[in-house]
Amino acid sequence: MQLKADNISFRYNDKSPWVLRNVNFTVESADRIALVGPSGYGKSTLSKILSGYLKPTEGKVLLNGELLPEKGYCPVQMVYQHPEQAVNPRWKMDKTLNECWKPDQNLLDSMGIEKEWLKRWPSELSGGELQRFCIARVLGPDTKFLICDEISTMLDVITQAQIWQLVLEISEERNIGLVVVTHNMALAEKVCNKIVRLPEISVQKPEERISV
Ligand SMILES: Nc1ncnc2c1ncn2[C@@H]1O[C@H](COP(=O)(O)OP(=O)(O)OP(=O)(O)O)[C@@H](O)[C@H]1O
Repeated sequence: MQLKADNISFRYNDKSPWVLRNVNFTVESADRIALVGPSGYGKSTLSKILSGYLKPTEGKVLLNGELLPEKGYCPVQMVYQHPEQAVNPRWKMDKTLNECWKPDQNLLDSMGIEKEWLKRWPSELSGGELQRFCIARVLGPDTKFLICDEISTMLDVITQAQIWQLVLEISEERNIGLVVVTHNMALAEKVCNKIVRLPEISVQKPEERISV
């Protein structure tokens, strides 16, 4: 499968500066692409556009040549940097986990999710435990691409290594294409087979970033 950012431009409103200008970028199922670039260049914004959370101001996101579905399960899923901000604090973990689809016990075991955690509130889990839920819940059978926006930045090195091993194993087994947003070049080189620098896929000139 192919996920394509087709000439995407984006601004948060018509008075704010362009965050992304004419971005062209293609991900194939076998790709594990690191998306790197200076702070503020729009990596998180592009991640949200690729996974359908934001609509591009201009251009389109195409999945095998078609627009992302407006309804139902989106085959492009995103995992955020801060898992505690990505879950409903009023839901216990079993409800969060099963909101869109029902992960089976095999997946929970391979993600290292303990049965007892399902009965807890998000505030009763560590960042690493919570991030395991956030990853498991986006691995529905229809997930074809996974956009990981700094998913391990807040975790200790052992948890980081465990989480990346799981993500890589599952994405390889299920032929899920990966986009990995990171500032960590060592991680990018270890986890990814291609590095894309955001300034190089956008035609925006530096002066356009600071003026309207
Ligand atoms: N909701 C928003 N409303 C208005 N502007 C925003 C919003 N979110 C982000 N921005 C602006 O868009 C620009 C790009 O932000 P974004 O978070 O996509 O960059 P980034 O490359 O991911 O940065 P970092 O590496 O620091 O996480 C920044 O100038 C930011 O201030």
